[in-house]
Amino acid sequence: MSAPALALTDVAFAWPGRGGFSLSCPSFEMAAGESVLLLGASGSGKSTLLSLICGIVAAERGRVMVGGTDLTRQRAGARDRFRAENIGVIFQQFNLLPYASVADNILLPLRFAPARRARAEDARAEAARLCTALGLPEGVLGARAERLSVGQQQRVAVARALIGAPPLIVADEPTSALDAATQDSFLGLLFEQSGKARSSLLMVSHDERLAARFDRTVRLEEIVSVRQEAA
Ligand SMILES: Nc1ncnc2c1ncn2[C@@H]1O[C@H](COP(=O)(O)OP(=O)(O)OP(=O)(O)O)[C@@H](O)[C@H]1O
Repeated sequence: MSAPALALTDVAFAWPGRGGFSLSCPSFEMAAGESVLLLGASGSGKSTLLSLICGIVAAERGRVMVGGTDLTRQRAGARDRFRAENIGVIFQQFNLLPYASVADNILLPLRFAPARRARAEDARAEAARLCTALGLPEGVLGARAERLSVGQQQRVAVARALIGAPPLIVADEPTSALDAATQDSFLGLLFEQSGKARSSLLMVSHDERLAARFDRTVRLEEIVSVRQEAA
């Protein structure tokens, strides 16, 4: 049996500073290949939890296992390398490099991830395949990211997350700026491509209407307790 895609046990984290927000998560698990929608209101701690899962911040206690690896035992540099190899991240604001080409943006994670790069084989051809599959226009690879529409930039962010088939895709509200019809086609493409890569998919959102597409829906308050100190 393969290791769970993700397993959190007794995790605790607090943002530093007065008026800090803290969060604890006794247990949360995702099976390999599973798709999970994590629902929570604005400010409830969804992005904080994703930052812990991606190793962008470190838990103060507990275990964050991604595949068979415990991120809490690693220093920041090792967590960054692990993320580049194993997790495709779609950020709320896409985080594309505006002056870089679409190709450079998509290929960026492979620079720090030799195993993922090897999986992508001919990386530029794979980037082109993903762009076509995600409905981006021909020739888009050479365009500067800042020249694209918001919807196109979002698709580039998805291609960057999917390239080299990382075992886990994590998406932070990627559909919040889209109308219902565009949301639906975007999600269809994301599921099709992450399914092809056999990646597990964890998406956070405040939008319950997305639930039907996922294997499972979890409400943040079912798995996490939060505390916001008075400022
Ligand atoms: N870098 C940071 N430093 C200090 N506090 C932070 C930081 N990022 C988030 N927080 C605090 O953590 C709390 C939860 O924020 P978080 O972004 O995790 O919620 P969210 O559910 O993702 O919200 P949204 O849906 O609006 O993006 C907030 O009180 C926020 O101020």
